[in-house]
Amino acid sequence: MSKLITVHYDDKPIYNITIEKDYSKLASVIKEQVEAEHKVCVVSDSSVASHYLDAVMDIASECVSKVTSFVFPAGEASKNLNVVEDLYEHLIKEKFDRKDILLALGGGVVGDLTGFAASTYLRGIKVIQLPTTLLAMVDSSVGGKTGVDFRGYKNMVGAFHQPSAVYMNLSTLNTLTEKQYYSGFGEIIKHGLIKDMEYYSYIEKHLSELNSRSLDVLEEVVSGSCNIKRMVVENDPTEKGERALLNFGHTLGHAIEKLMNFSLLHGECVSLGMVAAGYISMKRDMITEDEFKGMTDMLKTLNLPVSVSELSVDSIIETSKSDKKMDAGKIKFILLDRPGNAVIRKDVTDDEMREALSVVLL
Ligand SMILES: NC(=O)c1ccc[n+]([C@@H]2O[C@H](COP(=O)([O-])OP(=O)(O)OC[C@H]3O[C@@H](n4cnc5c(N)ncnc54)[C@H](O)[C@@H]3O)[C@@H](O)[C@H]2O)c1
Ligand SMILES: O=C(O)C(=O)C[C@@H](O)[C@H](O)[C@H](O)COP(=O)(O)O
Ligand SMILES: [Zn+2]
Repeated sequence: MSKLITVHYDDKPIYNITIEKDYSKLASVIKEQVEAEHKVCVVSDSSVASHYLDAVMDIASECVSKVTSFVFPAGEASKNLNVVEDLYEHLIKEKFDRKDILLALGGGVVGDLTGFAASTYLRGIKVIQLPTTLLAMVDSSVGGKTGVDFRGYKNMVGAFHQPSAVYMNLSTLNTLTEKQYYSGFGEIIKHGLIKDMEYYSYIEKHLSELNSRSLDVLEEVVSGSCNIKRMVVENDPTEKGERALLNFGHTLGHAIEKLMNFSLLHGECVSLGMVAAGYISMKRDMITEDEFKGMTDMLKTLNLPVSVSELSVDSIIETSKSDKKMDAGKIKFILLDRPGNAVIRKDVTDDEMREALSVVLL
């Protein structure tokens, strides 16, 4: 069994998300996007390439005249303009033109960086996202936010550039480490808390299958998250309003990610940021103490951190003010006005952040 989700903008279908348990339909997805006389560059990182690059290059070779690859060192430290420049150089040397296409094979780092390169190379070429982490399947491969970090500042340079297609092979999740796998649940729990408690309950009821990485249950979870994200980005593709709700947990989470020099994974930092934002929501009587405890317990059950040492409250607050979530000098915060519904608030004070962070910092 497989699933197909179509993302629309202005009621027009823009791209399909194909969820499969292997790469058997990948060739037909590639052929829909590129003509046989054109070229494909598979962009990947060193870890993902060791598992899946050969298979994907073989499939791409069935579709087009020439397939090249560009592989960079795995990890968030590579998500920067230097690596993008190296990729441009590769594409120029290989004479990539506007009708040639990039395949982003990897997690969110590969997806964000390749998407950004695709949005700028020759003023824009096509990219197909082939996410291989749970986090990338449920979140980063969908919605067209692309970009890189700049001098340590998260996602500071980027563009909205929609993928031409997204293809997920769920079996690739089997080679993730435990830490990488559970990091994806940071974004999954976020989707439930901001939009859909039925989805959240489904996760709660299927914990044992999720711990054993049942592909049938993962198919439900991945398609559930993709549908939640699809609805949000269809309403607000370029984050003029509602899309900011997807930033629940990210206001302080991104600051923690930067201050920890990316030693914590993105989903882990989102978990910490959600605890802080949940705490502020509870203190404002928007959610109850039990609801706050329930969400914190759920994050712990999914092996996500709910506290962190080594950081100071002041540095996190200061860093979060140099992030992109500022609006005319006011920090944009996402709170819960009940589990399953999030709201944007610009009146969260430093004292509220301070108190919330004292719960998160050891
Ligand atoms: N664009 C968006 O909407 C969006 C949404 C969420 C997160 N993000 C970004 O995504 C990034 C985080 O993504 P991530 O968690 O996927 O990190 P990642 O891309 O760094 O992948 C995590 C690690 O897993 C390895 N890996 C990936 N797939 C594997 C597989 N199948 N088997 C074995 N190892 C594998 C990678 O090599 C890497 O070491 C952050 O930069 C974050 O800012 C973007
Ligand atoms: O797609 C979105 O919109 C999101 O905010 C999804 C987030 O999970 C993701 O981490 C995103 O990259 C954050 O974007 P940013 O603009 O806050 O850096
Ligand atoms: Zn995120």
